[in-house]
Amino acid sequence: MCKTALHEFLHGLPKCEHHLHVEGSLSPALLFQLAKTNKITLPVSGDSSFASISSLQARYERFTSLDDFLHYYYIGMSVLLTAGDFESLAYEYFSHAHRDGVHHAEIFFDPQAHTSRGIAYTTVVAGLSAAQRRAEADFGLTSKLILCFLRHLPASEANTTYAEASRLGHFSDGTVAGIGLDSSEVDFPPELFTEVYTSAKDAGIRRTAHAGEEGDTSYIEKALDICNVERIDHGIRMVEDETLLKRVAKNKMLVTVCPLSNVQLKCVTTVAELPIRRFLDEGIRFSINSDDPAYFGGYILDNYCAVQESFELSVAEWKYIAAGAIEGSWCDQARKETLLRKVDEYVAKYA
Ligand SMILES: Nc1ncnc2[nH]cnc12
Ligand SMILES: [Zn+2]
Repeated sequence: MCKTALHEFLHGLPKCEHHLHVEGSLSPALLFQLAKTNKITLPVSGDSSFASISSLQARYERFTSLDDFLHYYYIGMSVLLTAGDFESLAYEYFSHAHRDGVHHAEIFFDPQAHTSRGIAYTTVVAGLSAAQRRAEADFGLTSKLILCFLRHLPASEANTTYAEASRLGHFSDGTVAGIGLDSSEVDFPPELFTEVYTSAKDAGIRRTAHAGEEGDTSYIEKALDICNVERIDHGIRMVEDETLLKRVAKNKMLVTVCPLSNVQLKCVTTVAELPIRRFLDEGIRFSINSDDPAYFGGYILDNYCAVQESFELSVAEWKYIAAGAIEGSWCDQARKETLLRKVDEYVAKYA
């Protein structure tokens, strides 16, 4: 198949996205619009990046590390105030994901980044849930929310956020599907959050964590051994430890890879450096995701195409990736079977 035909194939291939920070889908256009509506003054002194949409976009092309990006990410989300703002944000993401061929999305949100600014947890969740309902009604796109704890903040604050979501019944009624761990990785290892992860495990709540993005393999090991995660976000550094790689493959644990993010944040120099071929050879189950698409120059389809350009995968290998992404999702079995059937029918047309 020629390059154009393969991109067309990737466009129509039924996709699941599992690694998407909804706050990272805040486009510069929506950021400036909400800043104006909500009368938020963006910090222009000392950093002219916020002077205009184009200067901000230009700055996004020069991130030097995860922390350099996070600086802009946290300022950006300060324009989100009302449930309507969160709904607009998430609906804009779902619309783009639908256009890219996403059928099921499991999206991260960072409640502490909002409650610390005086925005109620319930405001955030009300807006995101409304967008989820609209996306399912309008596009048939199903979705889940994953509540992330910010690892640069004290673990006691993660416990407080977890307690609020639990008290509201958000884990038991399905409003929130699971927990995650994000923000600055190095110096904030997963074991700092043992207490909240143990409570979640005891309560039967799904668990994932960012590990092995900038941090070494010990972050992945600790996430597995101490936090009992069922999924690993990024995890690209697991190839540095053969035993770990085999363990993740054997347990059919989903690894959520984010190619363009890893390049933009200088975790790798090029997409070709990512362990995609190694993951396929070892039988690792993984999905391909956009992480923070408004900041990293591409949504999910751009990430699929970037992988294709570097690795020239076959239709059979893409079918393996699409099926693995469905099997590693946290939706119910009936939904998984529907999606697996869609992949089978779609790929059959290209056989
Ligand atoms: N790539 C990433 N790593 C850690 N925390 C994040 N928050 C948003 N994007 C992130
Ligand atoms: Zn991430």
